[in-house]
Amino acid sequence: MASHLDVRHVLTDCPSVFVQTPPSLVTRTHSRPLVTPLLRSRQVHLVKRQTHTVANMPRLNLGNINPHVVEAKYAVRGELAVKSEEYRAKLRRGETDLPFSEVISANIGNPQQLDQKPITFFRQVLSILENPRLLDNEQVLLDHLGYKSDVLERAKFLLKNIGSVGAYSASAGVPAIKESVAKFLERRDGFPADPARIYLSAGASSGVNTLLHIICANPSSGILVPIPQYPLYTASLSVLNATCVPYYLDEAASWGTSVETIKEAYNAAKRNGTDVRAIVIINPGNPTGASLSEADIKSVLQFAAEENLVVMADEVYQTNVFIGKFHSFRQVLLTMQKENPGKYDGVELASLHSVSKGMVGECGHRGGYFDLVGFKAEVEEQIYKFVSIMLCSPVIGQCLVELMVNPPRPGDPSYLLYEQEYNSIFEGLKKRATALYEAFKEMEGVECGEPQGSMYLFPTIHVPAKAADAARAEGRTPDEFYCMRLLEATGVCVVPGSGFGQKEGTLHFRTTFLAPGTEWVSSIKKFHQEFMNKYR
Ligand SMILES: Cc1ncc(COP(=O)(O)O)c(C=O)c1O
Repeated sequence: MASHLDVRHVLTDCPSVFVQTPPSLVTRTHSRPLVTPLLRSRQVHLVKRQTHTVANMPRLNLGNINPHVVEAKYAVRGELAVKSEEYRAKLRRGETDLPFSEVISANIGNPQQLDQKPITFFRQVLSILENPRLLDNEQVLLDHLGYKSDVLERAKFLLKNIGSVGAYSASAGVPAIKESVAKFLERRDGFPADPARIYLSAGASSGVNTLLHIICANPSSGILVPIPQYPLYTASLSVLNATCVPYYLDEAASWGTSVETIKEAYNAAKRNGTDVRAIVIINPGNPTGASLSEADIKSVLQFAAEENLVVMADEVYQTNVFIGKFHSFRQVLLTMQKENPGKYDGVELASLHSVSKGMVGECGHRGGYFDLVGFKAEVEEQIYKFVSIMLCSPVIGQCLVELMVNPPRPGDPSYLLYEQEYNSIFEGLKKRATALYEAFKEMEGVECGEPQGSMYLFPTIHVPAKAADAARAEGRTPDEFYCMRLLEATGVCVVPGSGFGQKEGTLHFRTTFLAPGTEWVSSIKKFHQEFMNKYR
């Protein structure tokens, strides 16, 4: 007789078992008058089966997996992005009940998803690396497929050094590629670089992950992070259960970095017992696009030297600069060291770069590197061990790093096409950024600084009080509410400012300016006007 209760217990406690149970039996087990000896024996059988199923219930649930992963927030691929993918799937199935015919993923800097064309030289070399047999017919490549001789030479050079892209490389990357990166750093910064201090990574993300794993020792380890920021930093610190020490960028000063603000954040964290160990700088910024001046970089490095902080310079947007000039942290630090012998020798600097952004835009290939200055050998040994645990970064991505840092030069057979493609991507991005900026200028309650760089605009929005009330009723922040309505009405997916952090009382959203055409910009304008009218 107990079997009946057992079944109910099983059914109510374990929704997944409920789902698996045939509906006919579920009804009967809950319906006492219908219990017959035959049914009872089926119930006993069911209980046995269910008990067995309970024993084999998935071991993991939201309540018992790593809580730090559950806590981590990563808005650029959050609820809005998921919903936009559902809409995209609907449109692909030919469903016509949406008020738009295309989804525009303006939520993430994913250039080739938004029609940016890969640079021909890069892809021609990669094609040979993936299929070295193409070299059996060099003349066909040269005469009929438009490959130039430097493409073949570069592919041969890389093949000689990597063997096969299907093989693991050395843990920190192919030595010859690290040498190319070192030469690039020397050309860019005017100071020689040591290939042994360069680690090739699966995009900058895996470099950030490695460095934060090494730097953060326990929950009181603190990292200064700019706000607004690319949420890789806050999310990774959540996962590591370490402390994020936010410092705010100054919107009124074109999202400038103020060392005074950094000091205040640092001192407050120290007073609270946080062991602040490092500072992250995103230069040029995401989502702000702002580049730090040389003077600002100097003052950050000066502060880092005074307070013994590791500097993590995220420089993935170093070629996406429209206003100002990119100065690398490495170049500024090495100049300071040269001009002030001994004074800045203790500064530990990690600089990161990637094939994902700039005019390369090969984010799906997962290539990047970080370069270290001033780290102790014993710490580098642990970094090396950490990257070894993942074996190596994707070898084809490493090859793209080589191509990015060592592109065709003037006089090389592929140079003209390379230069033309590169410039046309740069100009296209600038043109679209400006068009979007002009549109924002005309929108009521929207304030936006001139596009400075990276791939984003981050306008402030002022929404009517009624919209804020409606957002509250939905359990959303007003910027989330605005972005959700925008997606539903236009198919344009942007990210609320809360996903990057913003000063209390301010609202923003971030959009990339990668999408081609201007129709989507007009649809944002139209939506905005209707939204304001509705909630005014
Ligand atoms: C500032 C910043 N850093 C790092 C990354 C990660 O880039 P990836 O891992 O593709 O190199 C991104 C990606 O958008 C970014 O914006």
